Amino acid sequence: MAALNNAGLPLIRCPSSCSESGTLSSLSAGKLAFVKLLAGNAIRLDTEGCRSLGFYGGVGAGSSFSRPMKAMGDYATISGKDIPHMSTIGKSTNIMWHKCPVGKLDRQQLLQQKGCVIWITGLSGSGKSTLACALSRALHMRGKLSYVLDGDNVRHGLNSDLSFKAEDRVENIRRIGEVAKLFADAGIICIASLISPYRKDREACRALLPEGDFIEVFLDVPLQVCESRDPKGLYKLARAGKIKGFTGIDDPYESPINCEITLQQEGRECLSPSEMAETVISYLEEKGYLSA
Ligand SMILES: Nc1ncnc2c1ncn2[C@@H]1O[C@H](COP(=O)(O)OS(=O)(=O)O)[C@@H](OP(=O)(O)O)[C@H]1O
Ligand SMILES: Nc1ncnc2c1ncn2[C@@H]1O[C@H](COP(=O)(O)OP(=O)(O)O)[C@@H](O)[C@H]1O
Repeated sequence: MAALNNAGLPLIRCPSSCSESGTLSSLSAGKLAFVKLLAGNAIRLDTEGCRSLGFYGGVGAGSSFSRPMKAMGDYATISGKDIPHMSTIGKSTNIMWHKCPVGKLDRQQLLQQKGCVIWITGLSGSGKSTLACALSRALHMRGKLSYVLDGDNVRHGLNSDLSFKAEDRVENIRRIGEVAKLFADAGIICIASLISPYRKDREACRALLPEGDFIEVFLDVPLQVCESRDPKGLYKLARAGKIKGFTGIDDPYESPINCEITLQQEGRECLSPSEMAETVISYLEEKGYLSA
């Protein structure tokens, strides 16, 4: 069961059959087990093969009631002691991930749902905020916890330092993507509703989440319909040259190519916000996000 890893430390490996046999596999889903590991030296847990047991490698994904989990990285030896390596992420030097003993799976069990991100993208006036609210309400009625991150709203606080020039939009989307990831990790159905005009940035947010947990919803409403709605009068100002770099007028919007859900404006007909919300809820139900 134990081998040496490349740092010369004993590596505890789950047997490939661990999800099928042994005492741990007899636990039913959602139950917790405490594992006592006896080792003279520091150990490194290689839990990749044991996901069905609730052991997850990487950042905060599953239940982690095995204490040494925060030491997932390689080790350095200083003064004869093995200590976990510090990381450098961007400009943050000497940082180390601290893992909490209550994990995503535990929270999902509590909430009876799966955390995910529903990313609503589209032009200003396409109905993003309306759909986000309708969806949040419909989920709430079903006893499911969601939280809306609306671009406009987040710009009132966290992102109030950002303008609408291209690099600031990139940063706006990146931050909302990171916050949405935290909400999903909390087990919450996070509804992010922002123009997010650039495909590359949406894809970067998708890449932050496990496969399937980023659900992109495209409100495919033609510019002329959005412009005719113009609830805030912004298109009028943009056409008059009083707002520069307005999406769809003199700043680009890149439509998704392979998104999970497209909600189209067909001719003059448009689904009502609650019908749109039901379409998204059907998707969530089908993919198992509305149960733990
Ligand atoms: N130049 C420009 N272009 C587009 N939109 C503008 C602009 N200036 C202000 N607004 C208002 O800001 C809202 C969009 O904010 P977002 O954070 O969603 O935009 S982005 O994702 O960073 O592109 C957007 O809200 P919605 O209409 O709800 O989309 C506008 O009301
Ligand atoms: N499904 C819909 N059908 C008809 N009108 C809609 C629909 N969704 C939103 N609207 C209207 O369109 C306008 C813009 O909606 P909003 O949600 O503010 O869009 P966005 O957040 O994309 O800017 C509002 O006046 C809203 O009432």
